[in-house]
Amino acid sequence: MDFIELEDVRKVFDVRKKKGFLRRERHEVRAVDGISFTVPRGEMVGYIGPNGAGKSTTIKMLTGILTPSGGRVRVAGIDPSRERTRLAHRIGVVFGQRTTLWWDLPLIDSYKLAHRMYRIPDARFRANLDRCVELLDLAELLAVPVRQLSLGQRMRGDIAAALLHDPEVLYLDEPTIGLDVVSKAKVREFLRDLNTSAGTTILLTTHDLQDIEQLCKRVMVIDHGRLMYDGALAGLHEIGESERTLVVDLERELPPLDVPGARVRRVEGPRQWLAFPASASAAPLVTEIASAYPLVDLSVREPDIEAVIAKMYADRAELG
Ligand SMILES: Nc1ncnc2c1ncn2[C@@H]1O[C@H](COP(=O)(O)OP(=O)(O)OP(=O)(O)O)[C@@H](O)[C@H]1O
Repeated sequence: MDFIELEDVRKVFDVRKKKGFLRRERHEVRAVDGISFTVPRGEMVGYIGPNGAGKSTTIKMLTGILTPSGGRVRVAGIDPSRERTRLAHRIGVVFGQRTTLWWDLPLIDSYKLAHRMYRIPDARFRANLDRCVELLDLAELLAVPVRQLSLGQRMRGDIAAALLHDPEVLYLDEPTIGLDVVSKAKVREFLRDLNTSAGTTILLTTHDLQDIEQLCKRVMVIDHGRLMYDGALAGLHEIGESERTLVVDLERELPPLDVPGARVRRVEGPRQWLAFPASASAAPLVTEIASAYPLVDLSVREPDIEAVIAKMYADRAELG
């Protein structure tokens, strides 16, 4: 059985906008507009989309914070909005922009509260806390009030808090937002390990595509409340009509090379950049260049996933 199941899920918000002095106009916002997907146990999936696409609304329906306007949601066989408390024992949530930690208390106190709130058996709490403290580098921070922690430290503290009760699934909403390179790497490494060693199912929402590239084999792209893509990260390149680049170093400066199937995008001294479709093989181009030109060195650059997704959003915006 799939661990997470969504079938034609919708969430419509009724919004009142001020129009003139007294008048207010009602209108509907279709935050999630008929989304269906399943996630098997143990998978780590990226859930991405531009601002306002409906990502947080989906996660809130998966946790039971919001009730869907239509469709069917099941997490571990449970309907989240009907049995929110029962589900809470099986899920963990981290919202990058908000903290679940107690602001004025030392970090350890938030963990002690979670210990009691979730009724975690003592031995299990100890073992989980020790593991998080070690892997997330929290030893020096446990006695520090949360408000004194840096963003990266606080985020690591939040991730630990979400895991003390051994959730089977972890929802992460922007877990690396605002973090420096070292903290990002630490968080990613921890998540990768959590997914492979503990088998925790992870749904990861992020604007940082490196998170997705480094962590997720599968990615779902949502826009205007609809699922635009669900599949392998590599497949995004094909639908994005993206290009790979041959970086060619020649013995000397030459005019732009004439190579069938590729076009020169840039020339800088003896170096030229040739773009070709990501779906095509580089081999015939390399043979052609090596036989026709004084070649010194050559490398292939993969398409930039960021550019692919930006193009996807732009195409979608044009369609209306
Ligand atoms: N409580 C609410 N009341 C009214 N409209 C809402 C509410 N929550 C979300 N929306 C609207 O629903 C749409 C989807 O919002 P949501 O927060 O799910 O997007 P998101 O993909 O998480 O965006 P971001 O990347 O900016 O966090 C937006 O148009 C938003 O304004």
